Amino acid sequence: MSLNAQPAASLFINGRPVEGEGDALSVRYPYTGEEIALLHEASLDQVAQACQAAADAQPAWAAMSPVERGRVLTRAAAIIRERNDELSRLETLDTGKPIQETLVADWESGAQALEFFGGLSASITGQMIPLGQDWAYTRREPLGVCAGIGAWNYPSQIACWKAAPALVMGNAMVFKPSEETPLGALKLAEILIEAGLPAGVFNVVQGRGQVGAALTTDANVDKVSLTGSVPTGRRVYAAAAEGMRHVTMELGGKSPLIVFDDANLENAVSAAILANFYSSGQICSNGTRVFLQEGIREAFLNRLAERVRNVRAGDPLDPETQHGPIVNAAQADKIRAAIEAGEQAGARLVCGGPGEGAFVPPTVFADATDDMLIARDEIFGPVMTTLEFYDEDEVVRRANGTGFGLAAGVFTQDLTRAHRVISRLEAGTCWINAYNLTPVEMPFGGVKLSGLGRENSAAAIEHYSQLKSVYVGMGDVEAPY
Ligand SMILES: NC(=O)C1=CN([C@@H]2O[C@H](COP(=O)(O)OP(=O)(O)OC[C@H]3O[C@@H](n4cnc5c(N)ncnc54)[C@H](O)[C@@H]3O)[C@@H](O)[C@H]2O)C=CC1
Ligand SMILES: NCCCC(=O)O
Repeated sequence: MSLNAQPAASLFINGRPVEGEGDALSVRYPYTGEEIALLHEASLDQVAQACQAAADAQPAWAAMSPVERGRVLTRAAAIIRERNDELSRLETLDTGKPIQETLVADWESGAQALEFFGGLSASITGQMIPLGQDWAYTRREPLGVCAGIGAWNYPSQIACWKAAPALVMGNAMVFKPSEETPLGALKLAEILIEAGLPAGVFNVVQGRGQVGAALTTDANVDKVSLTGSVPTGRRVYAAAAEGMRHVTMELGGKSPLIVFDDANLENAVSAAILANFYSSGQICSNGTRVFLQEGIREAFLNRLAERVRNVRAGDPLDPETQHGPIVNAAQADKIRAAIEAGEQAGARLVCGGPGEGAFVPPTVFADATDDMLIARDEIFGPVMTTLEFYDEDEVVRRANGTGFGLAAGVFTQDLTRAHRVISRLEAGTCWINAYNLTPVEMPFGGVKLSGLGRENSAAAIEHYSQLKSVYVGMGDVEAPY
């Protein structure tokens, strides 16, 4: 079967495909290393052209009624669902993630964002503030042009999570996908046009960091929304600050998953698997520090190892495959270095290990301590570090002992304790007796170094709009002289 995934052109500017004038960008299928498309980065002139096209198109889009804007988004969601099989295959080729995942978690999640914000559109209103005879009101207005910059783990979901709230508020967007996974965003641009989006409202440029940097500081850009690592987040936030641009920062994490003695063992093990090995561990919110209370620890590790041994790794296009390759060789090497560091530091390898080629198997460490690299650094691969604990105060202190604050989970049958512990954890997105579920209805995002702002839910609207206050005088104006 041909793996050719060459798009019509590398960029999408002002409603049409445009070839990039910058360096070549080879897109490879992570499973075989085969080139599936050859793209070209945007030149800096083309970045500016895309931002200008967005700035030109934005006022007319913002002037349309909210119900009309919402309709475009809901149509786009329907088109995505009609083409889910074909789009999911492309997502698997781009990322290497198993087709059984991409069929349900990637474009489908993107469609839900378009559907949610499309439906919300007509009910977004301001406030009326009575002031006696006079009164005031507020208007929620678009920011203008939003730049979206994506990571490679959920390329199409990230594009939709950023585009949907931005567009529904009457903004235009220029999106730069990760250079590792550039294909899905181009499909989203085509689908939005087909759904009735005016040309120029959603544009795609391709490229590495310097293209993202040019986008961040373009004079037409009013907001930058980044999904990426903390070091990139620091750079983008600082660059955006120079022009007082708004930001949303969806960054990395090293999140705690706390399992108390009274937890349902099978559910806690299932959640730990979802929290560490889905998408071969390449998920920002992963609960990679699994704190096990002493009474459940042994049983948990035994059951986990038993279940992990049954994982089916292999060809991501095979519907039976549960565990796919890592996105590229450099990332696989980084993960292997972390595994080696864990072993050298004296942690016990319960299962898994470095693997071979593109594959790193689900790997579990026990007997780790908080100061080990595997317990401190984001590995962004299928590596779970388990840590023993004895009581609640101790585990809360240790769970919070990190600069990150993206997510956290608690497993216990004592719901009073569950809510008490969650209220003390420094994390933006939390789960009780569940993990890594990110429904569009629930705000998603981090605190501390893990980021600023929220995606999904009505909360995202605040991050893609600004408030105008209008005072209305109803009587004569009195002046002192
Ligand atoms: N909180 C969240 O929602 C999520 C966070 N992530 C985080 O993303 C990271 C993995 O993704 P990567 O693609 O490796 O991240 P990365 O930080 O290397 O790159 C992210 C994006 O930023 C761009 N970029 C790099 N330098 C730039 C600059 N100076 N200015 C503007 N753009 C620049 C890249 O080209 C890419 O599109 C992990 O840390 C992960 O936790 C991933 C998914 C979700
Ligand atoms: N559905 C997972 C969202 C977080 C991430 O993109 O890593």
